[in-house]
Amino acid sequence: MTDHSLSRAGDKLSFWHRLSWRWQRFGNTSVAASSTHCQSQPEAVTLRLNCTVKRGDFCLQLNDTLPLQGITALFGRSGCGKTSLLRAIAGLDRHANTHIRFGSITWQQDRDFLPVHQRRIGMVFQESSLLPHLSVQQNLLYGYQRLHARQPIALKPEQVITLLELTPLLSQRPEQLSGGQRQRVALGRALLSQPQLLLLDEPLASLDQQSRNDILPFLQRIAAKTGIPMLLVSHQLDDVVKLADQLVLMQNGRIHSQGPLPQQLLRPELAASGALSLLHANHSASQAHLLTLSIGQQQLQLPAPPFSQPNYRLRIQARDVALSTQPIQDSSVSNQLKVTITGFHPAPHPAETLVQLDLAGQPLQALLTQQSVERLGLQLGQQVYAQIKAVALD
Ligand SMILES: Nc1ncnc2c1ncn2[C@@H]1O[C@H](COP(=O)(O)OP(=O)(O)OP(=O)(O)O)[C@@H](O)[C@H]1O
Repeated sequence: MTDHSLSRAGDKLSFWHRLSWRWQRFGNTSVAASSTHCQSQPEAVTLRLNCTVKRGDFCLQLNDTLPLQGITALFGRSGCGKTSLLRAIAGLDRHANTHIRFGSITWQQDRDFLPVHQRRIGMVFQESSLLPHLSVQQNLLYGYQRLHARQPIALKPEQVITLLELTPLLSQRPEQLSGGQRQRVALGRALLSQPQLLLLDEPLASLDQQSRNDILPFLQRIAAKTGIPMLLVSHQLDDVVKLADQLVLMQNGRIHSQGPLPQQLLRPELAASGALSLLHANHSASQAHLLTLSIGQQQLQLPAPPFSQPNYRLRIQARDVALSTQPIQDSSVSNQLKVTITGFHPAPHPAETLVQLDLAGQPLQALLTQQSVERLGLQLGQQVYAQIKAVALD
């Protein structure tokens, strides 16, 4: 065995060791509510991309390193190159001048090209490509039974079927399933290929809102229970905010910026999609149908959801945040938190301003009219009170 193949083998073994450990730790039971953050995320796997890909007038030009951990959303305008990037990563298209490395494994170095079936990638696309003449069970097992005998198996069929709640569907054929059910089976089939990376190209795009909402928790479960990093292309900022840990923003064939989702949401380029913030809060108490959450030393109260969980993601539209220089006593808005102004940015409408705030180390933004900013005399570094009118809980 060469040094190179030894390092590949070592890399694979450590990956599967981590994955098996997660299964032992979480057990084989179904997760009821989505506690959206893993208590202990495995280390990020580094995806190194260096390529120049021309497609007609379009050019995908990358010289970037993506640390993949949990769910990484790839977001950008139509035609900016998201699918081209996923195809290059997967090895579906073969281009010269391309260098792609996943962890310590080189997938492509110019002409040295590891084909798609050897990259240990699971893929799910907008339209599930289930085999129509096979049952759900046969579809799930199709690739699994063809796995190489020496390939380590971390995800067994019964675990995947439990995780994705596929038992009632096993004997059905794809045409008997709803769009959301088909995508769940496609996810199951992708997981059973024992991937080290999941590439999801708009897997929710063909679904209606209800089906989208039904499938989101399954994506969260996959991230929480398997630890397999996911690269998810989505057009819907709302879906991204519900799911992702990291956000990669693409523009004109390049990676414009990347980083943790809460910080990326402050990017002015995203304001046109509806400025919003993501806060992480911990469960503090539940009483009289009210849930009390803590963010740092401060608390906020919300109508209690059916299931409580240790931590929550809160989605807050910037236009649902008002600011005052003094605490307001007589108001129906009960959630009033002390924040510090960290920035002012132009909003899509010229009469409005996005005010960026720090709330116990987490970013929050408020959309105010420029007139209100001037009337209140708001300044950088000033401590003010944020009245939060509406919160969506995940
Ligand atoms: N086979 C092809 N031949 C020539 N040009 C192509 C080909 N495929 C894609 N393109 C062009 O490459 C550019 C990027 O396409 P790509 O599908 O990667 O973008 P995208 O960001 O995924 O778009 P969308 O969000 O609409 O799916 C587009 O301008 C597209 O017209």
